Amino acid sequence: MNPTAAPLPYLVFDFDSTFTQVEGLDELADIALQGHPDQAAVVAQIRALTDQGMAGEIGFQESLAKRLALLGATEKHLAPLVARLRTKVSESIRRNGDFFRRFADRIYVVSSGFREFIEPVVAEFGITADHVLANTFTFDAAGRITGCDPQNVLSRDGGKIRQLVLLDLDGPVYVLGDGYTDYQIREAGLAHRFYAYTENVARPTVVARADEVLPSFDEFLYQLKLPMTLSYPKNRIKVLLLENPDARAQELFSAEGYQVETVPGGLDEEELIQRIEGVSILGIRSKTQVTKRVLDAANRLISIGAFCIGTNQINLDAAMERGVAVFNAPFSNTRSVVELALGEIIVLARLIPEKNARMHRGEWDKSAQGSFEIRGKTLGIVGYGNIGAQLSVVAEAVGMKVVYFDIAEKLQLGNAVKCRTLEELLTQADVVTLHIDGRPENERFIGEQEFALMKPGALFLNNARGHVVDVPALAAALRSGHLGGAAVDVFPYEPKTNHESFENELRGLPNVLLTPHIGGSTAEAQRNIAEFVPERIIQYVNTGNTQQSVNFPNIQLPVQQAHRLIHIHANVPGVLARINNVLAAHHVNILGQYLKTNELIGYVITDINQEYDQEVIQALREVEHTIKFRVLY
Ligand SMILES: NC(=O)C1=CN([C@@H]2O[C@H](COP(=O)(O)OP(=O)(O)OC[C@H]3O[C@@H](n4cnc5c(N)ncnc54)[C@H](O)[C@@H]3O)[C@@H](O)[C@H]2O)C=CC1
Ligand SMILES: O=C(O)CCC(=O)C(=O)O
Repeated sequence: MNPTAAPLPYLVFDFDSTFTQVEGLDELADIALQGHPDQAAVVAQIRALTDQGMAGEIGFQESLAKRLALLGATEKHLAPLVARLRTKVSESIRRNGDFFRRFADRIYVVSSGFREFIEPVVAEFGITADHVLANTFTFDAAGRITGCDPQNVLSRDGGKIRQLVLLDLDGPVYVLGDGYTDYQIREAGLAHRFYAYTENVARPTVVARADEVLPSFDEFLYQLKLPMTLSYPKNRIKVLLLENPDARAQELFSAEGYQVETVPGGLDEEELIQRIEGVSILGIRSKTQVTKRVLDAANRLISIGAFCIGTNQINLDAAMERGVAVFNAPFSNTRSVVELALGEIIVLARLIPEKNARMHRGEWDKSAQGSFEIRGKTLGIVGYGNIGAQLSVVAEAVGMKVVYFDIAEKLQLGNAVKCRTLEELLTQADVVTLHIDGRPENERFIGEQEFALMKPGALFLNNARGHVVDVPALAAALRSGHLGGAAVDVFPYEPKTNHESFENELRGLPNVLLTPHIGGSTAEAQRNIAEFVPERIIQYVNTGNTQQSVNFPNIQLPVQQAHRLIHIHANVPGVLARINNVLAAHHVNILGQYLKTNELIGYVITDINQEYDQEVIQALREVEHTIKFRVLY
């Protein structure tokens, strides 16, 4: 803060569930009642009383007296309690510890909790005993906690109000707390603003009365333009998750402090355009199309997570040109697709789709006609990438011969034999399975001609992408009996939600196994994806690391005790020089600099070791060809 500016208002902090994530008395009960047969029940009773008191449902004094009676704590429980509370300081307060130490003379902790545990915890933040106003315990001769000092104004109803009157602070007072009694200070006219502090608990009755709601202390510092550790409060980062990724994704983003909104199904272009404004991170699966128009409407987007392998649904170049880094999960569901494909081959070879349907209609048809073992048969894998190659190994393990075709040179696994042309593969395989990616050039990659080349009675699988197959041609090849069966998991058009019906000409055809794009839909795969993608994105947001981004130059950055400036620009000559000229003109010393480019963009990370002022930041934003610029810390 500028020393000549007006002094900081007095900040009055609550302690329990504000300064720390927990309630001190609840924790004390947990410690004191360890080994007690009714520990869980008594702790639950104490927590319920705390909540009732905090929400203003029962008087504070009543709540306190009842809790102390249940507690059974002694003096010796206080040291472990302090040790525990030191580990439970609210994340954003811990993060901004320097702020507290710097402005300790303007900060008071006013709490209905107890000095015995508050004082040592806040002392680490530079807050001295005379700025802690709290209750004190009373003890009996054996050291048992018997109650609290009745002379202390904070032990009574309306105690915080009386305490503020006694404090008689000269200047504006801002109160930050999670409880009703904190709000009452403002109601009584003893504070100019009340901030409901919701980082740990949000009480509707308190939030409803607040001047502002603070999901973190960063938000308070940001609003008041005070010095802060982060450049931007994490609670302002909005995440929009579509298409039901595993709940773990939401959990990880929320734990990081982001605001997360979920939409169960996919959204079409118009709907997404309506929703994308203000969103910093978009999470999708295979259905949602992220087009240029969507990206144009995305005024705050910094990253897209594809909670799947395929990224053909995202206009990757348009995202790159707008400085939006895209991440996917390239291996998390590979095995699930492989297992499905193997199962499908066996199921089709035994005519199970038909036999199963007939059994459900009450028809018993025990016959070996048209059924065969897969052992010794030739599997033709088109697209020998991660899935194709793994399927190759598994198929050989069950006795199949494997041939494959890929446009790229690939490591041949096991005894698999490479085909020089697609034709070579199609004419010799008993089963053809597609594992190519969904790039636009692969549109209708397999059609009438390719089906005609396949052996009579051959089986066909598509677990890759719907648009790579000419579906009417596939239906015709099945109807004519040229193909013996097909398993299809992906379709050119797929319903947006589970409430939309599935329309496709493959419906009702014999020996055709249709699945609703569930190749990667296993508990294991979804959980892996829901960890992999958020981890990449969070790392990108926090450090600028772009490793494994599918559209950004990949840079793995060293951990550096520095301020980090992240600059994304169009890849034209001279931008790096301009950035460095700005830094030199402002006498900013560079600790480290990392640059990587691709055909469209340049990505420069500059670590500097000193406080920067807003002029430098503005000048860097104005460097010609800048796409996005952000400061990390
Ligand atoms: N059904 C489902 O739920 C799932 C579907 N997928 C789809 O499977 C595809 C394959 O996944 P991965 O093996 O992980 O991808 P990958 O990128 O590792 O492999 C794709 C391979 O196909 C090759 N390829 C591309 N076009 C080709 C062409 N025209 N002819 C021959 N080879 C061609 C590439 O060179 C590459 O080796 C994904 O792109 C995705 O679309 C992936 C996971 C789940
Ligand atoms: O599970 C999904 O939504 C999509 C799976 C898929 O097709 C992929 O991973 O590419």
